[in-house]
Amino acid sequence: LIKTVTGVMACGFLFNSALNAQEIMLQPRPQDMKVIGKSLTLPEHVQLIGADNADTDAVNILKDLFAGRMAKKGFKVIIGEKGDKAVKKYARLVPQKPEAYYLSIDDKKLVLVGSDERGTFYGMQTVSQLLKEGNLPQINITDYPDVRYRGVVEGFYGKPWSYEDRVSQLKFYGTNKLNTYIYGPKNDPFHSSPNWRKPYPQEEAARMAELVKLAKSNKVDFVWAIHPGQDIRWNDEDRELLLQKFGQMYDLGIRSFAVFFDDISGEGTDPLKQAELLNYIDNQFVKVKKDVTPLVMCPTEYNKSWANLEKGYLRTLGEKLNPSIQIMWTGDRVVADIHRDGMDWINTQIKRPAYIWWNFPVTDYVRDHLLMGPVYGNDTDIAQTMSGFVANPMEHAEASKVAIYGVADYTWNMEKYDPNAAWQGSLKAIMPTNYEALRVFASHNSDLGVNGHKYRREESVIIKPVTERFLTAFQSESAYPKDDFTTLEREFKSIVVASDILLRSKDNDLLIKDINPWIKQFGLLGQTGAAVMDMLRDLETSDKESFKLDYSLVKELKEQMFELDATNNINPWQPGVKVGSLVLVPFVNNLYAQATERYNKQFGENLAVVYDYCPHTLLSNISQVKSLPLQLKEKTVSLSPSNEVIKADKDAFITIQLLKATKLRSIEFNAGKANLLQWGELQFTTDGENWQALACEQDGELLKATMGKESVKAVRFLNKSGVPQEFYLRKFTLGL
Ligand SMILES: OCC1=N[C@H]2[C@@H](O1)O[C@H](CO)[C@@H](O)[C@@H]2O
Repeated sequence: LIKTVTGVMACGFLFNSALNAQEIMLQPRPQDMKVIGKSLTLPEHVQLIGADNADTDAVNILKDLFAGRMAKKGFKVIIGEKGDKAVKKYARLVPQKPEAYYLSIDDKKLVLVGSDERGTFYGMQTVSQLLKEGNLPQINITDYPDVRYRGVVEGFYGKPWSYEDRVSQLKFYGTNKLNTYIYGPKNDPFHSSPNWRKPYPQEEAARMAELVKLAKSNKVDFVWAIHPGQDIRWNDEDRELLLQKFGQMYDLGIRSFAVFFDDISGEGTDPLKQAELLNYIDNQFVKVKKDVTPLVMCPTEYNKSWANLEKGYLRTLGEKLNPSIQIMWTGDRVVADIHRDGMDWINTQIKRPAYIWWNFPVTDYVRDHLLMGPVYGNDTDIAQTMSGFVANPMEHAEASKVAIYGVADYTWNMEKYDPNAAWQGSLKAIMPTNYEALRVFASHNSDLGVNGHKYRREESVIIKPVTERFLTAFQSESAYPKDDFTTLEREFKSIVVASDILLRSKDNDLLIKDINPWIKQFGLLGQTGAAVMDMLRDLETSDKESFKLDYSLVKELKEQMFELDATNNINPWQPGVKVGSLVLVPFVNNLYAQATERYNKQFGENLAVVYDYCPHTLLSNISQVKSLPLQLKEKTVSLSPSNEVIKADKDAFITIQLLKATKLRSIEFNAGKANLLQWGELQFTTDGENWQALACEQDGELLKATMGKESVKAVRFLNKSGVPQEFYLRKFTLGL
């Protein structure tokens, strides 16, 4: 932001006192910026030079910025790409890199030279930000991106983004200098098996063509991805069908293509066949069309924890794939931050710089959570080790902009990336008026809870030490620090206020509509916390009646939260609406329980203490499964399903063990395979020792056990085949 300070009239310009460079916050942060004088008011008359040869999209922005000020004579605005006559004498100042630009503003002229059209466009985005405060700083900027391909891969499971979502996203990428959008929503039937072979219906094709045009005017490569691996046959027919589909997408305006082989099993995983197909596409389509960008592929072994070096899958791709083909990589695990050693390892395997597919802020494996915290954890000295870096976002498009904004800053100027500055900037960009309320909300909605990938984020960072200190003091019966009490009470009240402001905000209707249940849940959490603090105050003053009142209020609020969680965001994976799950919810629950126990002891009463945790246990010897959370609902306990292919060795098992033996209403298991009972078995035990097979009926891929009258202590699924098996974890639910 440009801070305007008191101005001084001089020589026709209003001069502001000189700004220093760090007061000018630009997104993304430029490589090199120098303030060379006092800020200027906007000139009355602007004389455009070079506009007819310069990048059209950049000139259009320029004309908007200086609307009504165009004149034959006046403040000179000289614009163009290296090689244009108008900017000839400045061309040597532009870095010899793609998408670079040189921008200079003094009291006589503004000069903007791009190393290419995108460079000019990006320089104009910078001018647009500089003008935000209504005046022109005198400044020299030399700028270029660190990472070649930067942006987003819409590659998640779940509800694909809407047309409106994508329109808003593509404009956001233009503003934030992101140049890549990879279209690959897992649940689009024409992207994945089996209908990847079919053309889009007319209406959808037309919408896609509109998005491609919008992408182009925002300097974004719209990369259309195909996901054929689950059912592709390695024959000429399927190969031609795939090329035909690419041809149809080309006719819609697509000039960038990707082939994803992730999350598949069977024949499609053969690296030699994959390489042959990709080289064929490269030679017969990409190289022939001439205006198509390098082909991108996502390997089946897309992270280091899945790499099978003996089989040599990655080495085969590295050796066989044409050098221009980009190979995507999610890091050391499916969901992981990107580090130097991991980059060196994969680049050696694939004999080229990996193209990072960063699985953040995607939540298709923790769908009850929102990830709105800062982008952090990736090394900042690895720009040269990667050809691209795209983020896989949440199905919540607007909410994902917090992270996407951070990725834009990180990939443009990696060395100087500051996670917190980017995070604050993103909140202001997304909600300019009510950004403070959004900051409160986002600061407590950034961790994903227990999950199968064991990936965690910080959350409630400022208040966390206060909650720990306070709880320790309270438990040790010593008087808790009064200022901590005040800090906590204020935090809960600010949460209630933030929730109310967000629910009524007009800053960003798409966002508020999309995350509405989480905002409401957040408000209830704030009220609950404030009421628990009141319970403590009642204990202090031995005010029995008030305590009972506040206790009932907390009980009522917790029931409202439970009900909101049970009736919103229903889905077969991670249903519900979780907020503040890392620090605030456990803190409020603990404090509520401790205060109630203290009250019962003090007054000889026995008010019920309700705990919200799940008392049952998951046991498994499958690494991809053992960290999955159990989900406790009103009448069921379920294992959180996962999207990936589960690799189960012989004697692999998955067990749900109940707190105590219980008569069960139902047992359901779905592994996405119809032939499940040929190699696996559902069993139960009443004593935790002796297992018996469960009689099951099979409905497609779903197993339903016929229930006996015994009380069950645990239920397990076992691989009895004596050989490794591959399956999906679609459902494992016990009806209590
Ligand atoms: O190719 C990389 C990859 N494919 C899968 C996998 O990562 O996990 C992501 C997070 O669950 C999921 O969204 C994505 O579709």
